[in-house]
Amino acid sequence: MERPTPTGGPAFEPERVQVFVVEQLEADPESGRAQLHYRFDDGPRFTEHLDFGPRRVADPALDEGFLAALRLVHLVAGVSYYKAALPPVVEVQGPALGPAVERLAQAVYDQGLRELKLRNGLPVEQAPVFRATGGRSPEQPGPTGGPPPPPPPGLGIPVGGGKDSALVVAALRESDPVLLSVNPPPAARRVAAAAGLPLVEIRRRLDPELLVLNQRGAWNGHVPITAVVALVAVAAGYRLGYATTVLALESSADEPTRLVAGPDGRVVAVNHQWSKSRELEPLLGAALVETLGPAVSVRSALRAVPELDVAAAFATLPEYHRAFLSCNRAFVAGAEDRWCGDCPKCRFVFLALAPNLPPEELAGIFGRNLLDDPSQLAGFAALLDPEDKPFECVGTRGESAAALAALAEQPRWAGASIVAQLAPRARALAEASGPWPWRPASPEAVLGAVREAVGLEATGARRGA
Ligand SMILES: CC(=O)N[C@H]1[C@@H](OP(=O)(O)OP(=O)(O)OC[C@H]2O[C@@H](n3ccc(=O)[nH]c3=O)[C@H](O)[C@@H]2O)O[C@H](CO)[C@@H](O)[C@@H]1O[C@H](C)C(=O)N[C@@H](C)C(=O)N[C@@H](CCC(=O)O)C(=O)O
Ligand SMILES: Nc1ncnc2c1ncn2[C@@H]1O[C@H](COP(=O)(O)OP(=O)(O)OP(=O)(O)O)[C@@H](O)[C@H]1O
Repeated sequence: MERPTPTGGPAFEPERVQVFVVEQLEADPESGRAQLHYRFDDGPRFTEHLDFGPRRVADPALDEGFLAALRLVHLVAGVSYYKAALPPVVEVQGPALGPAVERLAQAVYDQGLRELKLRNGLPVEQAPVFRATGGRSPEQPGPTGGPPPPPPPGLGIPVGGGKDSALVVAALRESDPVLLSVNPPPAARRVAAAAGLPLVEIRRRLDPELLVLNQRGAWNGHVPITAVVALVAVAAGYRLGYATTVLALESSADEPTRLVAGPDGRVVAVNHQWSKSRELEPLLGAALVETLGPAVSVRSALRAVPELDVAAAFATLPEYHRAFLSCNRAFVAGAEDRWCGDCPKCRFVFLALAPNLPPEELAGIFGRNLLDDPSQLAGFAALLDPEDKPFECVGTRGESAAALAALAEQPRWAGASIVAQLAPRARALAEASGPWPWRPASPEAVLGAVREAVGLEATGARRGA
């Protein structure tokens, strides 16, 4: 008997699917449009559309690299559709994958989906086997040898609209970076405008069939989206004229959201932010070298900077304060362009900025003082709790604790109800796991660290627009 579904259609039974097929890639370097085709062995088929817009660098010699980068996008972006059934085999129609590309794909399709598997009650470790249908890889050096010609040196900064990429933009704006955004939210446009730089808008459209399948019983949950965005930005570099993609990935992304027991008693980390973590970085780097050569890279500009230092530096850039928006609920299709004021991301960003700004100013940005709202106690407490840390892009538990403990020492914040209630617990946790006592790095040091991370001299970092 068929399972009923919310749409009334036939149920989709993920367990019946055995193979996910990464089919052909259609791409037109002239227009910048690409179609990424996929299917399950018994259907349905999916097509994801990408539109990079017009070229800024009209050099046909770069098309080869653009297409090679798009093949990586095709492979990694397939994770959105693969996740609907999580079958044991991924068949790639085309040449054998290089070893580094295969390692990247395996990690993305396994580690990148651990949150989804945990939250759906599935075994968290489950890497599919990748098999290619055959032929020589276009990326394997042929008789003429060598990787495709790289784009010109230069920096491309993907802008999500949050404080992290806004800080990176502020630190690097004098170096003439290209700012780009995938399906830009209004906040990304505002951040670019605050920096006085144009924003290149790249369009990505998921196959609507995926949403239908979700209604019919497909597995659904978080996907390693930053890995997809990073590779789209690498491909865009061949059209926009930069070889270095600069992401705003911070050290707190390395803290697992949960530690769970694996089948053999091992501890397995499940990290909502896995595709922003130091674990993915070398896998991505090696796959880029193997496919595109050593001149093309992705850098994590905030890796050496703790979230509280990111926030302290961002607090000194008022021209971005009415531009940025880090609330992920605002980025869901059809949502309002504002801080919802009641989600883990709003709470963490408010908390991280609070030691550096007066309550009235922060309440002006967020619409209200979240730390003086007793109904948010459980939400703030969860930021400190290893069993309850939200599956969201929030700082480490130690950072949340240090921020709360620091606020208790500031007369302007000490009386706020959440601070008063959580400060003793927070102080104990901060003292035990640090950073405590917390002393923010100077904004100049943070902006300098960003510049150094992308190979520029730290000195001369200019702040603001
Ligand atoms: C905006 C957001 O947070 N969306 C997450 C949410 O999805 P929801 O159903 O509420 O709305 P949509 O984002 O419109 O997604 C509709 C469906 O499409 C699937 N999907 C979306 C994008 C994609 O690239 N592939 C997809 O398959 C999605 O699963 C929905 O079924 O909940 C979803 C389930 O947990 C999340 O997958 C959605 O997250 C988006 C992929 C997203 O862009 N999220 C970023 C804001 C985000 O979480 N960034 C991370 C970065 C860490 C990382 O790279 O993993 C962060 O801020 O922590
Ligand atoms: N739609 C997008 N287009 C381009 N880049 C994006 C997009 N969404 C996220 N990114 C980039 O992916 C990386 C991780 O995103 P993340 O949400 O952590 O950062 P953010 O938006 O800069 O800041 P915050 O953490 O405050 O929201 C960042 O470098 C961000 O700029």
